[in-house]
Amino acid sequence: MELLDMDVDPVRLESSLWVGKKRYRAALTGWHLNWTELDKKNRDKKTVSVPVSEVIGVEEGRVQVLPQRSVAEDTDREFTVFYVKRSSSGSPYGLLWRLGRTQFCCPSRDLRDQWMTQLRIALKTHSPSRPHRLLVFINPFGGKKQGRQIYHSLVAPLFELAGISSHVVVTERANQARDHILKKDLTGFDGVVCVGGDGIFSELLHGVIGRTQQEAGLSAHDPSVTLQSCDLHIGIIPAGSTDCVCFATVGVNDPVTSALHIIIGDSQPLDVCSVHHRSSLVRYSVSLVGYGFYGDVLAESERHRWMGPLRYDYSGAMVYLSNRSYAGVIQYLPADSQLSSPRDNTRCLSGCSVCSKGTERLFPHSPGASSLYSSHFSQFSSDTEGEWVSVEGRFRAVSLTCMSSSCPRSPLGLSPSAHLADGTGDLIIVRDTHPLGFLTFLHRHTSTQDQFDLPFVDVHRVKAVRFSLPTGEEEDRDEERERVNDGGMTEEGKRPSRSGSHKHLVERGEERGQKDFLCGLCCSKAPAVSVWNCDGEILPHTEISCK
Ligand SMILES: Nc1ncnc2c1ncn2[C@@H]1O[C@H](COP(=O)(O)OP(=O)(O)OP(=O)(O)O)[C@@H](O)[C@H]1O
Ligand SMILES: CCCCCCCCCCCCC/C=C/[C@@H](O)[C@H](CO)NC(C)=O
Ligand SMILES: [Ca+2]
Repeated sequence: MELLDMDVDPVRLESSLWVGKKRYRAALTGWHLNWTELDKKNRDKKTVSVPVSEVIGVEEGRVQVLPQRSVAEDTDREFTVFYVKRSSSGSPYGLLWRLGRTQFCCPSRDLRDQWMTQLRIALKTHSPSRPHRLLVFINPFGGKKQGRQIYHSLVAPLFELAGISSHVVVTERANQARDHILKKDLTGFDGVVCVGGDGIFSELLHGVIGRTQQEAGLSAHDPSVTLQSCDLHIGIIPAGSTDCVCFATVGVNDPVTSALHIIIGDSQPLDVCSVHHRSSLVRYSVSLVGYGFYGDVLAESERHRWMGPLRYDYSGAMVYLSNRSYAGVIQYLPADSQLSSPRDNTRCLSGCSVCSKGTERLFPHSPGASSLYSSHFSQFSSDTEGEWVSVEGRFRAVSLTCMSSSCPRSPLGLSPSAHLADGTGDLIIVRDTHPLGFLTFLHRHTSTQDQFDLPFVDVHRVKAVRFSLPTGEEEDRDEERERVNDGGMTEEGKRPSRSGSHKHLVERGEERGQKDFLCGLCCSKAPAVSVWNCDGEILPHTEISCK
């Protein structure tokens, strides 16, 4: 076998190699590993080119990692390169990623060692943002209860191959992951990862934001304070019921795809919306803050958790049949309509120019965008100028979404043109309408038809939203105090709202003379208030302000 060319430059090597029975000319330049098949007359054929930034690992011998690790007899002259391979399937907004693998055979052991060394040096040099140590939280009860299995069979082998060491915590209670991040020493970790759905992601989000503000000595309860951006990255391995945050950022909800994104250090900044009640912080949201239909579906679905992900479809149908609308006053602060609009038919993807401009506008002194799934904050105090608009009436649904909120149930999402990191959210107001009209609206979530092209639907790109009950029907302060104690964010070890608030829903319904608040089908009188669904958690308040 002839040696074509060799160079001692630390990130450059070229030689002839064999893959199976075919001879290739392989070259490692600074940024790419290429190999081109040679025919007998040394004419080049098709070239395979892998960016070094997408190489996952290099191993001696003929190695396989998934579905199980195996090493064929090492001939001293072989090595295997693993890299990101884009599959042809996925969604229009994100392809599935798979682990590509090519086994090379060198003419000598010496050359094999040189390839191994140079590839590893190139990886270190050209992938500075890769994580080395991760703290992983697995929710064993999320989605179809497959979290542990998904992590150990699909993700851990990839992390190991990439040289990432991980400390794994399988949660034993709700809010354990949040509390761990808030209280434990995280020195040495480059990021935190959740294996589960939007609920466990939200725990990590609250932990990371809370810890950052604690360290900066800031009170997150003060709505006018400019919060500190977070440096710790959050990765998501989808294993939940909706997996909306994963789907809307990556384009698919696939554990292997997400693991590969995490390994190569991909990052996507996200808008985070804070939800306050009077002068206390209630929660943060990255996807949906929804009242009416989405609040009722969540409350109803909590009673049917045993159904797994199907609980949302069942509850959706039940709530639809109960045909409810709610009175309220919505106030919103419009965003600059010159920059973007929820009906401009654009789609926000990684590297989106609207988000880059938004980041520059909101963080004029920052060197670049924030981090992987990390929270970053709009400097709201300097960005609140503008006229508040007020809408009073009866609504089927009031939804504020900071991102498209696409998920497998709604591949385009609640607001298909919303941006991931522009510092705005889309407010979707569905006024009361006849049941068939509302069904048309719901059906459009699942199709490509314009969801907003209906006479009873309005959509606005906004910087802030306030919701209150009509005059004379305001929330009772004593009742709220009780509800916060039972379901609020601060109490140790309790699920903040999913289970806690349901009790109150029932109580509130009973106060209004009903046996069961959620039994809209059999009760003569529908409840006067709904609940807020905040990224899949029920909020303990009706009157809220979001920014
Ligand atoms: N060990 C645990 N026991 C009980 N609840 C837990 C535990 N660990 C986490 N949780 C809580 O479980 C809730 C649901 O988790 P998760 O989001 O992972 O799954 P899901 O609800 O099925 O998915 P999705 O949120 O995507 O619909 C979250 O509110 C989380 O705080
Ligand atoms: C009559 C049938 C009704 C079908 C309704 C179909 C519409 C589905 C659209 C789902 C969009 C969900 C937006 C995401 C919200 C998440 O934050 C949250 C937490 O996972 N999920 C839910 C379901 O509240
Ligand atoms: Ca946004």
